[in-house]
Amino acid sequence: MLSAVCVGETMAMLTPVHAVPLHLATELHFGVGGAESNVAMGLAAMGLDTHWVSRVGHDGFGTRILHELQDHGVGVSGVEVDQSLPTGLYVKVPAQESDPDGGSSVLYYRQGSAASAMGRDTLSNPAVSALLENAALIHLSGITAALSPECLSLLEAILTSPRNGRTISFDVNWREALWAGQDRSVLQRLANLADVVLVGKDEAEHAFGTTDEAELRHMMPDPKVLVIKNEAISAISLDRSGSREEVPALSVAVVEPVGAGDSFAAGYLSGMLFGLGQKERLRRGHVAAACTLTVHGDRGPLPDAAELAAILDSSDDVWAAIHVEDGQFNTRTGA
Ligand SMILES: Nc1ncnc2c1ncn2[C@@H]1O[C@H](COP(=O)(O)OP(=O)(O)O)[C@@H](O)[C@H]1O
Ligand SMILES: O=C(O)C(=O)C[C@H](O)[C@H](O)COP(=O)(O)O
Repeated sequence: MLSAVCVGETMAMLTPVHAVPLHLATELHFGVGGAESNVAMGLAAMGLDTHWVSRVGHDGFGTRILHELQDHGVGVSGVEVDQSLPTGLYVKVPAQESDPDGGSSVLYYRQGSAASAMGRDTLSNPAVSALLENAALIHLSGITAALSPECLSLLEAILTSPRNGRTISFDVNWREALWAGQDRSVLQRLANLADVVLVGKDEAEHAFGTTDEAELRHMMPDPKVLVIKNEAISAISLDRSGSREEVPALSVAVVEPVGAGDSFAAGYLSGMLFGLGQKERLRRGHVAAACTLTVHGDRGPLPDAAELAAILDSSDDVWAAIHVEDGQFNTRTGA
């Protein structure tokens, strides 16, 4: 079976149970959060043999993360348990009435974490090198580049390795808080070493200074495919051969946006591994993202196989009439 390997940090995630200022919170929900492991769980849910390469601390947070990944069918033989450094942690602070933008924010406690100490030496772990060698897809993200110089050199080593039939995907995953005072131009260099690049329009503005499709392609000429996501509007794939595909996003009653980008990546990349065309890949991305948008938390369950196939095979008119609410895909009347 085709296998996928996702590489990156996953943290313990604490979220105040009630939307109050953090210092007034009395209960915190304990979950798990990490972009690349979200993609790994998404790919496993699509039926692919999937593995996660990372490092966690020898602590309860690390154990919880390993269990979560295993429970979702993701292999963890490529995860090292660091005996001295801790598992990274982050706190999701909900939107406050006092915040004029109404947005939620994130506090990271990941500097000096076990995963941020990953580097080129991670590749000399025989379990890791075997996984990467046998992978049809290796998925990376720009988050790793910002974690430490060692993590950046790990990305560079993977991205410059001979492909031998493998595809390397790179989600830009802009994280403002991680890039303060750092040279963001490395993201363009890394993206140009990848085969498939995914970026949101909002992220592109921060990472590359433009949201213009042609300018972005000009800045990233090397990847075979550049996928540009435009939230509720559409997602576009630009092939190096010059072909362009645009698929409108689904109508979704959004509960919480976190994790939608990772789910989109899992949907798109699963379609690629199944040998589907660009339109089908983009549709899979939208469907997986919609499932996550309608739940709290980083991932929502997919429809069963028969319903998924019907949604993916629907005509453009039916696709345009689909509305997703509470994880249910309904076709609005009139289509
Ligand atoms: N409001 C929305 N309505 C419908 N789909 C959405 C909406 N927001 C996001 N999506 C879906 O989620 C995908 C990823 O969105 P994006 O904003 O790029 O995520 P992230 O910022 O988490 O990376 C989009 O391509 C689309 O499929
Ligand atoms: O911020 C980080 O470093 C994380 O990895 C934690 C988050 O759970 C995912 O990144 C969600 O990602 P989106 O799909 O882009 O919403």
